[in-house]
Amino acid sequence: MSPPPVWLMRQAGRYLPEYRKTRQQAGSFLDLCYSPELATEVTLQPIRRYGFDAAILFSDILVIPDALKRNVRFEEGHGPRMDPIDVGEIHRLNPSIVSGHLKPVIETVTKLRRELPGETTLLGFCGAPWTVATYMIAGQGTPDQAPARLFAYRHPEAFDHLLGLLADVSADYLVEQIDAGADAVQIFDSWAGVLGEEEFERYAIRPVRRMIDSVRARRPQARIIAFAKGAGTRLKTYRQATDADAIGLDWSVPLGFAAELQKDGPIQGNLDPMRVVAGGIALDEGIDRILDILGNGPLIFNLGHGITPQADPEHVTQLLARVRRSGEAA
Ligand SMILES: Cc1c2[nH]c(c1CCC(=O)O)Cc1[nH]c(c(CCC(=O)O)c1C)Cc1[nH]c(c(CCC(=O)O)c1C)Cc1[nH]c(c(C)c1CCC(=O)O)C2
Repeated sequence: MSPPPVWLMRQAGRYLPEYRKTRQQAGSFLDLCYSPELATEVTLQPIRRYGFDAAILFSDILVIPDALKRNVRFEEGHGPRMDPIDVGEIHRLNPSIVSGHLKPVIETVTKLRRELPGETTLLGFCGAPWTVATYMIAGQGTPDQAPARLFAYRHPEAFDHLLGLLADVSADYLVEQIDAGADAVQIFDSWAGVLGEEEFERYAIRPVRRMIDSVRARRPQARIIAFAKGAGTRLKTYRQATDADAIGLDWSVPLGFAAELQKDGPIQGNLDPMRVVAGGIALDEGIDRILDILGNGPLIFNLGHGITPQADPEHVTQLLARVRRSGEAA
């Protein structure tokens, strides 16, 4: 058995001293996202340090609302902020300006493909319409996305219009990333788990399916990972309903159930990021359980969500050594 490919969500980020240094040079977080030189540099940092099997484009899911002129900013200690959108503004959004605004990000993808080792997979990404919309409605992160859930009940037509528009501009954006050299793309639906049964179908599945159909119609070779955080048992139908090639699993997904999902195709995940903060036995045991139960099927080893700023970079070294040793042990 050879070890599974491994990368970590948010592998370029504040837990790395070299990231913090570049981040300081950049000015604002969005300046970093829109600087092809610096965004390439921070994407490469974890590849140089650890030799992950995949590099993920350094950017953010909120560059789409930024391109739609929602005045996105990242305030120190507060997370993202933008102007909360209302019904009238939703109908006045202009999707035709998005692609031009995101040219620097596409340039980063082009640079990365040139600079990365040939054997390193380059991943592009974007947010899923539902997750991006939750920030656009609330104007900030919230614990359970109540503002967007409420808005969707009060203004279902405007909300469908918003999700459809986001699906279309995001699909175009993924096609551009693929054309610039991304080998695969991931769609992040970090807030899928807060949706009720009907809403999951309407707001998580339907727009992502629309995106995937649109990408595949133009780029049939596209490989697409869909990560619906918190979707739980609904992941069983999610892969089929969205037509994603691989599905990402958060750390709450039981491994027995993950093994079931793996019978239908590749899965990605799902170590609790807090095990990386803890290190030691907690880290080793978490890795071993995943590899024992899922290591013989199609698996992309990853965390169940992004690595956090308090993780010790040495613990990531430990993680990689352990995952890669799994090939020798069996
Ligand atoms: C919801 C979401 C966002 N961004 C993203 C999501 C979906 C995945 C998830 O749920 O984590 C996705 C994202 N954000 C970032 C990446 C880069 C690629 C990677 O390494 O995975 C990716 C794939 C960089 C980032 N995006 C952000 C940072 C930290 C900002 C900084 O360096 O100052 C990084 C490295 C900022 C960001 N961006 C966002 C939030 C809520 C925050 C603030 C929280 C935080 O500070 O961690 C929105």
